[in-house]
Amino acid sequence: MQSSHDPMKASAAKDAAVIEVADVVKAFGGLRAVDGMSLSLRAGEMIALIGPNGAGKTTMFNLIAGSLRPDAGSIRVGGVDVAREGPDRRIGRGVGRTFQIPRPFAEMSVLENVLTGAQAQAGERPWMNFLVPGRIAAQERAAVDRARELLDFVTLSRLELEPARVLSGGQRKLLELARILMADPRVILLDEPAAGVNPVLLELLIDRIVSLNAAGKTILLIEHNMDMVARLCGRAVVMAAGRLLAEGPPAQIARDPAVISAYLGDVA
Ligand SMILES: Nc1ncnc2c1ncn2[C@@H]1O[C@H](COP(=O)(O)OP(=O)(O)OP(=O)(O)O)[C@@H](O)[C@H]1O
Repeated sequence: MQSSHDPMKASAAKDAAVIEVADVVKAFGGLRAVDGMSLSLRAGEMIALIGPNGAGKTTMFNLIAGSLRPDAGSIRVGGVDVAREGPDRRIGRGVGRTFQIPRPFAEMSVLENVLTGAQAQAGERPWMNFLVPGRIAAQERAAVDRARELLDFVTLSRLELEPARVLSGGQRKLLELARILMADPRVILLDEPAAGVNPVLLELLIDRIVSLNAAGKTILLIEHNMDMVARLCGRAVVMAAGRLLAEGPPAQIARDPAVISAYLGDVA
């Protein structure tokens, strides 16, 4: 990024655990989608959460991002137990997440979609607008400047006034990345970033993910594409049937007989 104001500034110290999930359980009726799972993410790490279909990966994301509450276990962000807090509080604590299938506001412009990622500001409180309109105008200008910077980062600047419905699947993933960066998260959860993205945009997306990580963002990604996992991540955590099955460098994980048989079970 060329700008002097770097929107991906690093904040956390290396080696401190930013996310610590311990013995978490989440059941849907009789099904334990997550069944005593633990996961720890150190500041600046980029790791993959992998496993066969139905292993519980997305449920883990929903638990870490706050859209689901665990039935048991703890979820710590920066050392604070946040298990009872909802998604808005989680964003405030620096956790941003993308979805497997991004759903931008189709009729809003690309720029407006990015602006929806800004944390609640004074302008959303009408009485503040009445008392300090000058300050709000300045905040809004700063937010638009930042949204434009982020659109530049994801190479969507030329489309900023277009409605989001014109974007391809890959461009929607880039837009979503820009939107979550508006809240300056220190941890980014990426749900299948490669899925449905054409090869050219995929290289761009990978490049942006690498540069976010190099700038200090801690990244956890769910990904079925093992080449991408091997390229991006030093460590992969494998889930099967709601539990931790294995963990280690991707190349080692790919040879692990227990992992292979979990995936074969998925295919059978
Ligand atoms: N809201 C829900 N209500 C009922 N069952 C659910 C719900 N969400 C997930 N499940 C079930 O929980 C299990 C784990 O689902 P989850 O989506 O977390 O797996 P996953 O590892 O992300 O799978 P995939 O790779 O296919 O996305 C599955 O059996 C799924 O059907």
